[in-house]
Amino acid sequence: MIDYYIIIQMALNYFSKFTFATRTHASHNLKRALTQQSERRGDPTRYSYLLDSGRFEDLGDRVHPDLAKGLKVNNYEYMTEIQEKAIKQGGLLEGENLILTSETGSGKTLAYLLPILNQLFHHKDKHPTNPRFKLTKDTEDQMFLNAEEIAYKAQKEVATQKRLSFSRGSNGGDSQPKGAIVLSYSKELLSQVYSQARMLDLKERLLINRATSSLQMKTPVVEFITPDKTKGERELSEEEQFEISIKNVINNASWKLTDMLLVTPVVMSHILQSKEKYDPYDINPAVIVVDEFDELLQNPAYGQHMLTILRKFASFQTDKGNPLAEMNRLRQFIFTGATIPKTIATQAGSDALQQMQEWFSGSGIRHIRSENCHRVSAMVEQEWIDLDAVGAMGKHSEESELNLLVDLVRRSLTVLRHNSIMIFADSKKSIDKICDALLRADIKNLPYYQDTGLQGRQTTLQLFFSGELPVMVCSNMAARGLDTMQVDHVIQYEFAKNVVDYIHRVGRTGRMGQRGGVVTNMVRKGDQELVERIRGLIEEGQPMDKLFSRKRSLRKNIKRQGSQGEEQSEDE
Ligand SMILES: Nc1ncnc2c1ncn2[C@@H]1O[C@H](COP(=O)(O)OP(=O)(O)OP(=O)(O)O)[C@@H](O)[C@H]1O
Repeated sequence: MIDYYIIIQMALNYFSKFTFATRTHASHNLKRALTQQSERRGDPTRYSYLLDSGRFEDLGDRVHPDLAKGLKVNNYEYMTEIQEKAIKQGGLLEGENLILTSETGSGKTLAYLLPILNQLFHHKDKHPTNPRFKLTKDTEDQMFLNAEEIAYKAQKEVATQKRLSFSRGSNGGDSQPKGAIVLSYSKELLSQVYSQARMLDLKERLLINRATSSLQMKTPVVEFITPDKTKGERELSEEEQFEISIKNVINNASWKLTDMLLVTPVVMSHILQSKEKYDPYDINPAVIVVDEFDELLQNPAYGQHMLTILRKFASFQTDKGNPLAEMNRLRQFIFTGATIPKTIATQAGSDALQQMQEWFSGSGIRHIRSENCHRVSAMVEQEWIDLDAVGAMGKHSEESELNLLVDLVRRSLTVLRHNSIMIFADSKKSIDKICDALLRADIKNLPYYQDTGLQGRQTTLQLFFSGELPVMVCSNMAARGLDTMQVDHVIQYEFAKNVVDYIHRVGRTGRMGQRGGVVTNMVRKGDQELVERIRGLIEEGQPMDKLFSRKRSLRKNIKRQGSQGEEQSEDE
């Protein structure tokens, strides 16, 4: 007779293969946790994605010396496959437009940071940042979005006090594009990009702004550094400081003081719309990255905003009266993702995608993909628990499922390497129930979902990354992009609704091809069809994109395929 203990025994058989290691308590600090990751990077055998690949140092002077040093200091020695292909075949460092598709945890972030930092370091050699200006922590985070509001206030103040005259609209015109905009959909993901860029910018020469929320700014836009008297710089009067500060704001100092803008599509389109009344050249990036590109272009929540952005920066048609058309040709566009429908180059599925293909058909965009793209890592062990097999014996209930989960987690915490577990469920209700059940069993955990708010999610992440928090119970919000290098066990308490979510969830463990990751899939009746398809493809070693669906409703897709008697790709 099948009962829970047999299932747990099955799980234990898996787990017993893994070596027991002492739990490492890292620091509370996210930056330190990231630094530790970078220290471990030194050993390429740890990361199977680095085997047989070329070295960054062999790229010679194609990489700016400061970037080469940053890579070395952070132990980025070998390139991953997607990095190497993008550089050697795709012209990544020569400004080519690229779509980069590769499996989760394969270094797409570093791939797009390379041309950005390369370009910026060269630019800084010629145009060093004015040392008078230093961004404060607060302004680094929020300056961009609030610049409009501050400019408005400043204008009013100036108008009443008549302290200085100014002309609105001209920023002095940087005629050549410079700097970069990186678009991604959450502050957490943009913060990761920020940390990685900061770690590579050893001399701290870059001004990196994150514009993701409409929080009020608490500190001045520009902080004045005490003048260097040895260089003959004199102290500025308060009046002069005020004047320069306001001029900077009004003359779009926000972009002038930005080398890299990390921004969500919603905020970016807001910035563009509010800046329409200004000089169109005021935001003029040389590189534009669209991270998690399939999600940003297909999800209706972002699609319209992406259209606004693409219309401005990616339209090459002068006949439509676009003053930026010529300039747009000079920009480099990089679209990245782990799950990009394979027919993307030929069929458009959303307005934003369609528009993008139309524009790029003239200027050209290359699609570079890795061999294992759209597959889950072969280094990750997967187990499948059929809950209905248990249900058939009359013991299937929510309580018993939660008990099973708690037993799995308890066992996992005693045998796995880092004691770091992500549990996925679909609804807030399920997540709350899981958290309670784990707490009753004295297992420390926190939820990660919309309702905890940004602050709550960031605290949870920090504790989780540092090793303080062994279990994070997550919605799909945590499925994409989070660089959870330390996670050794992913449990799908509720199975993914489609193959795209499945790939991203599984990709939170075994990143960079690390060995020792485990995924436990708890499967209910309604999941069986999808699970069978996925398992079939894994066994055959096939990529999973044939199961991608535009609406992401795989079950419908399978039904349709069944009725047509053959497999068909439904992707865009
Ligand atoms: N060449 C490299 N050598 C060593 N480590 C690397 C290299 N490139 C990237 N990494 C590290 O690998 C990890 C995963 O990279 P990243 O988060 O960019 O993956 P990704 O491909 O964007 O994954 P996802 O699709 O899940 O977002 C990061 O911790 C990153 O610092």
